[in-house]
Amino acid sequence: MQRPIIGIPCDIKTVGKLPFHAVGEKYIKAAVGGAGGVALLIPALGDESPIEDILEIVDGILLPGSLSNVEPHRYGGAASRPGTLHDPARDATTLPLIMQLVEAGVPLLGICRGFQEINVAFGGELFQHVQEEEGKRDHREPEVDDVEAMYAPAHAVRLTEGSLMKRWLGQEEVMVNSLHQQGIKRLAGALEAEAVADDGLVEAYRVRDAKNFAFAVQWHPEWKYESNPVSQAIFSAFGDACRARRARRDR
Ligand SMILES: N[C@@H](CCC(=O)NCCCC(=O)O)C(=O)O
Repeated sequence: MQRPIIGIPCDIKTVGKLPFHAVGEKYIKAAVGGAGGVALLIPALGDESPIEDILEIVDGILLPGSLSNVEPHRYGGAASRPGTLHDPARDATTLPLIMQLVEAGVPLLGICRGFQEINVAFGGELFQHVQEEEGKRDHREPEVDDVEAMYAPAHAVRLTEGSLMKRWLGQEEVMVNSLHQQGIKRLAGALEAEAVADDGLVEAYRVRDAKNFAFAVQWHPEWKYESNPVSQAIFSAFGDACRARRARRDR
């Protein structure tokens, strides 16, 4: 059987004076090495994105993290503070894509910004600065130059009863890294929490009653996925779902 095709939506990055469509290398490597797929980068064309054609081609979609924030008007939030990085082309590409791919039963894995996007696509709301909310910890990365320290395990998350993660791992809690300041303010009704931080912030969820694998995490399992059993469980479950779809398409 041929490897499943895993679509990864791009960010818009300015290089020199021109826009480029880009995805961080660690997401591509995890889609290939962790999930066993062929990575296909999906440009952020917004309204011009051929969603139905994309869904015909792919066996799964990985929504990667990004420094940019989902624009608050997408979830009824107050305007962002001056200087906040946005990527309206990515929002306009991923938010409609998410609803259609879940409806079509295409496997979905969301990471960090991708996790936040799925919640917004399903009608949930985000905090813009989690660390300023009463009782919440600071979920941002440490201010250091060393990337190893930035992506190092930062706090525990408790796995919920009946969660996929508890079934995969047989554990009550796991340690995760933490590099975000947006976060789940209100989890959309169609989503079921899988893991929760000690301050109550939802850190992983699945789409309840989804036709296929539809799961997302606030942390970065793609970072050194090959040496992290939690990451391996996530990418292996996602890869299995993508392979099953590939096998059905090949029949
Ligand atoms: N901007 C959002 C999302 C954070 C996020 O996805 N960070 C990724 C950082 C770069 C990377 O590792 O790809 C927020 O701040 O919550």
